[in-house]
This record gives sequence, C-alpha cells and structure tokens, in this order.
Amino acid sequence: MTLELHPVLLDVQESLKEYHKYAKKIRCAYEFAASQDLHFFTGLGNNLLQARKFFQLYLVVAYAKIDSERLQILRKEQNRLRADNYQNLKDTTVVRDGDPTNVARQTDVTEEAAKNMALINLEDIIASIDGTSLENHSLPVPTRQANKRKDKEYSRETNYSCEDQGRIADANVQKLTPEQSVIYNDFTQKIQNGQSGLCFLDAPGGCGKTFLIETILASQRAKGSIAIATASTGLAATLLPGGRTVHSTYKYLLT
Ligand SMILES: Nc1ncnc2c1ncn2[C@@H]1O[C@H](COP(=O)(O)OP(=O)(O)OP(=O)(O)O)[C@@H](O)[C@H]1O
Repeated sequence: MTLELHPVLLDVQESLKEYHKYAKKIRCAYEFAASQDLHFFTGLGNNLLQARKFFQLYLVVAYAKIDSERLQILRKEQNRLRADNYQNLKDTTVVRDGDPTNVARQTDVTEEAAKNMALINLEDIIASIDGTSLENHSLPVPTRQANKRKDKEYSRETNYSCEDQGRIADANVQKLTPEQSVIYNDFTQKIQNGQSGLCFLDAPGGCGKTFLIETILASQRAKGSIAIATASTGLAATLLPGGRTVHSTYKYLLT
C-alpha cells in the first residue's frame, strides 16, 4: 500500500508505519486462525491493542500537527487577514441610497478600529484551536468590551432552534422504550432539580443508547439550555447531534 502523506505529517509517519505493521500481523493471525479453524489465537489481542494504540497516536499527533500548522499560517498571514477584514468592514458599511432594505449607516471606519476587529477575529480563531490568546503568540492584543465579547463556543452551543429541538424531543419521547424512559425521566428530573451527577449508560450495540442521548440533548436544547455532546473520537462524535471530540471541546492537553 502506498501512502501519500501531506508534508506536515512526515514527522508522524512512524506511528502510521507501526500501525500497518501490527495491522498486517493481525490479518495474518486471522487468516491462520481461519485456515486452522481456530477460535482463539494467542497474541492476537495484544497485536490488536498495539495497532489501535499506534493508530490513535497517529491520529492525535497528526491532528496536533495540522492545527499547529494552521497557527503558523495565521501568524504569517496576519497582514493579509487584516486587509480582508478591513475590506469586509468597508463592504458592510457602504450606504446604498434609495434601497429600502438598506439598514446600514455610513460609519467612519478608522484604521485602528479595523485593525482591532481583525485582531479580535484572529484571537477567536486561535482560541478555538488551542485555547490561548494572541498574547501567548507574541501578537498585539485587541481591545475588547467585556460585555461584547464574542464567545464562539457559547454561540455554537446556543445556536439551535428551540422549536426544531422541541419537535425532535417530542417525537422521540413518544417512542422511548420503558427502559429508555426510566433513564430519560431520571436524567431530566435531576437536571430540573439542579442536581449534578454522573450517569454511565451501557447496553449492547443497537439497543438505542444514541437515540436516548439524542432525545436528552434535544429536550435540553429545546429549553434554550446548553447540552454539550462529546465523544472520544471524531467518528463517534459525528453520531451525536452537535457532537465534537472531548479533547477539542475541553482543550485537553495531548501529552
Ligand atoms: N425507542 C426507539 N424508537 C425508535 N427507534 C429507535 C428507538 N431506540 C433506538 N431506535 C433506533 O434503533 C437504531 C439503533 O439505535 P442506536 O443507534 O441508538 O443504538 P446504540 O445503542 O447507540 O448502538 P451502538 O452501540 O451500536 O452505537 C437506530 O436506528 C435508532 O434510531
């Protein structure tokens, strides 16, 4: 198999090679076990674990590499980014006389204001990548009005239509099985009472865990509450509405 890696990933190809080595061992072990009609094969579990470990390592390191590369680009391109923002700002403040839909006012956009706006945007992007501010990257710090702080994380988690979420929750609640209903009611009751707690949900595949979680998420979002859905891998996160990886959401350190 030929792998074409993006240049930024060259440093991490060792873990990928290791993964392929173990994946090959597993394939051989399976083939051998099948040819001998064996149901157990010593060492297979270990190889599986190793392959999984290397693959996870590869994904995590590759992700970190890509994000740090993005940061470099932002650093290098900050002049151009500011120019783009300045242009956008000008575009949105042009007066179109006679146009009844025009609600904008000609605003005197000073260079200083445009620069500040660009820095705010830049800082928001960097914060979403690694949770740091411009100061941590030796860049000028923008002036922000505390009450006007644009919190992307907050807007992301509140950007749901309560009506839509309500419809999803209502439709799903009707369909819950008795077991799902017990968990759903317990969960919503605890939230209503302002109780904190941990709930561990486990059941065989296809039993409706995701369906239940979707229902809980929708019922909370329908009330305008924040319900954050995270999973340990990107793939698992895609199964949850609004799902994200746990390390990206909570900015967990990778080491
Ligand atoms: N109460 C329900 N009413 C109608 N459909 C349901 C219900 N519970 C689950 N389902 C459906 O059953 C299928 C399997 O459910 P789901 O994906 O939630 O299972 P799961 O336990 O999360 O599975 P896995 O562990 O494999 O991810 C889905 O298509 C889901 O929409």
